[in-house]
Amino acid sequence: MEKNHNASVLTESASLNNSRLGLHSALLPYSPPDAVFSSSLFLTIPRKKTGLLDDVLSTCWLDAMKSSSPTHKKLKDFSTEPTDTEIAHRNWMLKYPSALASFEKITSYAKGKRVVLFLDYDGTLSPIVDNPDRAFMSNNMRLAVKNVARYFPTAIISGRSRDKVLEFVGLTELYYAGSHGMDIMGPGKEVNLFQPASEFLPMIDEIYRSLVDIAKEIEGATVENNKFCISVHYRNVDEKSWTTIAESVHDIMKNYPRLRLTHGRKVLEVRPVLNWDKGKAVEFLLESLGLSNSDNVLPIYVGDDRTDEDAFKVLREGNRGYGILVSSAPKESNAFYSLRDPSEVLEFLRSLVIWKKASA
Ligand SMILES: O=P(O)(O)OC[C@H]1O[C@H](O[C@H]2O[C@H](CO)[C@@H](O)[C@H](O)[C@H]2O)[C@H](O)[C@@H](O)[C@@H]1O
Repeated sequence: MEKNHNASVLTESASLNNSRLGLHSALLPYSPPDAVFSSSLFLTIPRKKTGLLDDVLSTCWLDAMKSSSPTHKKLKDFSTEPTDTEIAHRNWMLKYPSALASFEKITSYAKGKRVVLFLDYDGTLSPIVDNPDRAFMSNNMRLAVKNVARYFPTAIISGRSRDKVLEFVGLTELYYAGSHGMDIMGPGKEVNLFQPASEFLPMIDEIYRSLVDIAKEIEGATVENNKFCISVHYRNVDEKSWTTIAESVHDIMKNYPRLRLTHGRKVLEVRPVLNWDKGKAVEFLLESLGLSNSDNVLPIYVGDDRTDEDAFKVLREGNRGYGILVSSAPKESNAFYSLRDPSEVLEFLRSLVIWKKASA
């Protein structure tokens, strides 16, 4: 891996924007080229791909597409003997206990601490639906998020574009980190707080057009422009055509060694090769809020997707807070707790508010 020292990758107006948001520059961990604070943890661009592994990669992609889109079989309820699936699920729940069942444990640890909430959007605040443009959150969920934000600093961290997720959530009092954390904005201000991938915009726009062209040829495939990353959706594509999608995307990606692919829920996500992800966004926001390196802070991150694992990992490895995985199916995670679905997320958020009011 080579370090990229090309400072133009940094947003040109980061320090101006930060000061507009009322954040003292000393609180910011990442710097524009002429700033005084360290940029050593910043961007890393790996060596150009050689192409030798391309065939292997293409097959791996298809495997990853299948494994990231499991079919969830219903549990049998007519047998007294637990099935293997049921046993596996119980064992999984022992490893990742319900955050609702463990609520007292969580809040007794949170007592006297400043809780900071990080919430993923799709699959966490809104249910997964076939049409990404219709992934609305319920009014009850919006109210719950509004209420938690009255008591705890709250950020939405999404793979969506920041504008899109703000449009869905509609609450200006939150922090928003769109494009998997590559587009961060503070509450109530129409300025960008931080955009570490701004130099990639022309490249992203270019590949977006190519991906739209290939999607036209595959029934059900759609492409979503998330500003600093692109989503290629295959939820509505016949499984027989998944190979075609994987190969076509792979062929295009060969021309863009500075872009990489990650896998979400029936979606391929094209993004810059940057050492930046949802975990880095969490660290950045905590630092910006002046809430880093304090024993009196308890960050809680709730998310359902592979990309949320980067944030779970940051919290687990730093022994800093709790990741809560939203899933009803067993899967390995860096989270500490689990919630089955957005309806349990709603209950958890409401419980936090009740607890906070009662302990005030
Ligand atoms: O980080 P997130 O907020 O979870 O965003 C990840 C992706 O979410 C969206 O796609 C997912 O939800 C869609 C609506 O329910 C669903 O149709 C799709 O299959 C899921 O992958 C969003 O559309 C993507 O752009 C995000 O990357």
